[in-house]
Amino acid sequence: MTDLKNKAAAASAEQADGSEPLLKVNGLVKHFPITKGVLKRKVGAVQAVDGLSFDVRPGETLGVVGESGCGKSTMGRLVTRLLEPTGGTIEFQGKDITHMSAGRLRPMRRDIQMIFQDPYGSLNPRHTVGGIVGTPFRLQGVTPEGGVKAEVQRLLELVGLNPEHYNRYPHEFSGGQRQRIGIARALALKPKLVVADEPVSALDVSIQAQVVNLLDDLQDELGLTYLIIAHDLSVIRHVSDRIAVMYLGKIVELADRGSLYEAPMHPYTKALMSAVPVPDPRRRGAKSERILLKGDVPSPISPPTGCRFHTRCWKATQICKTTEPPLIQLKTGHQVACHHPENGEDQAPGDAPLEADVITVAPARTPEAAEPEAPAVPEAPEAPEVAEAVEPEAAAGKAPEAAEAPEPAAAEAPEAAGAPEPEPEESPKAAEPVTEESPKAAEPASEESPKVADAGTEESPKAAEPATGDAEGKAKE
Ligand SMILES: Nc1ncnc2c1ncn2[C@@H]1O[C@H](COP(=O)(O)OP(=O)(O)OP(=O)(O)O)[C@@H](O)[C@H]1O
Repeated sequence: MTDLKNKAAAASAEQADGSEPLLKVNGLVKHFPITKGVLKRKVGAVQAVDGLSFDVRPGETLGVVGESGCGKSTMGRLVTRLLEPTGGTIEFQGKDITHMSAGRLRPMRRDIQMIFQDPYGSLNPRHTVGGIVGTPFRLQGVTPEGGVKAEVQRLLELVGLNPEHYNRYPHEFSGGQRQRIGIARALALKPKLVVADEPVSALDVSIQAQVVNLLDDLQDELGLTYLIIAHDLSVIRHVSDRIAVMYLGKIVELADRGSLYEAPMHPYTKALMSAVPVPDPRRRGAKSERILLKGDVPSPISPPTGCRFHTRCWKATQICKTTEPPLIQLKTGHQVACHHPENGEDQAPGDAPLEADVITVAPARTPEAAEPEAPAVPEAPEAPEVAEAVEPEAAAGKAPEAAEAPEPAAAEAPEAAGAPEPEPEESPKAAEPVTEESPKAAEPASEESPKVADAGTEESPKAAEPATGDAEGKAKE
């Protein structure tokens, strides 16, 4: 174990490539308390995020991928300080912002902006586009050169919207156009870091490609740094320079895009990737095997001991049950938290295997069988049995701890307005298990042509978040 810790220290020293990270997260923790009774006695906690450490370097895109409920959104809200961390530190441009007060955070809000998943709910329906995109200027007391109106129109043009539509309302736009409005608003104050939480998953596939390409272009043009959260490996692959894979509140693998896709080291990443549908029918036969993990994602209220993935891992041995593997660098630019990594040196050779019946590895299926049934990428491992896994509905199964329970609408309001405040208190949404699946997001009519080949390979829109437009309005009232 000491040996592993030394390796971890060496890895982080090695990673110092000279450039100061824009964002530095160390041991970040967020536990949502579960309370009971009128006295709100604490009876447990949802360990949504449990010890994340990563850097985001200037100008890069760090993609964060993982299945529903693994803590991606919570992580995004923590780094933008919409949520108060339970532990760990967040540094932005070398400044510790972990517990900074709202007043001191205000100037920093200009530099860190967020784009939300739901282009319907994140815009106030009672405000015109001009009012929405111009809000950050008013909140920060900034008057751009040439005035707010001219700047808003320039921003609308920048994101590919007609500046003449300044006085229109959100309902007059399609889903893709609304997401562009959200992007224009996020860019208004020329932020340094943009955190995009599932920026395209509520959109029609062809429009996903357009928005992804827009984000790409804006990054080149404005030198932005992105932290992009998504559950779709195809989208993540297209946009990211480096990728962090999350499982049950932890990063299990963090690597350069090429390294991760060519030789994934964590068994969980391997399983996720094996479920990516292959778009080219001629290449489908080459796919060697599809790994279907048995069982559901365990509850973040009482996660498994040791490696959190051991209950579903086909390589698990005794040490996996007792000892948590640290995230260490096993290859250049490739960190993994696993005792028995794929494509790398075994960290605990000779350890006795676990007897549990934990995994089904399905042999390669015929292209005909695989094609129509390929589920949305990260959900595939949740499929409990082989037979069920081929049903898209089964693939969309959620963790029992209410991962889909709606978040408090107010959570969206502050940053929609450009100057978010941390959430005062979180309601324990995971206390009640939810058994039924949430409805899929409505898909807007597609009017744009795709540019991203990969992004169009599967469609996995998530349930739309609760409408926040009202909340935004209320917050302002
Ligand atoms: N305000 C809250 N109160 C209690 N539990 C919460 C709260 N917000 C999130 N959780 C729980 O924390 C866990 C992680 O949720 P989070 O939304 O971060 O996951 P995610 O990976 O972003 O999932 P999704 O892609 O479905 O949004 C889930 O179990 C969720 O139920």
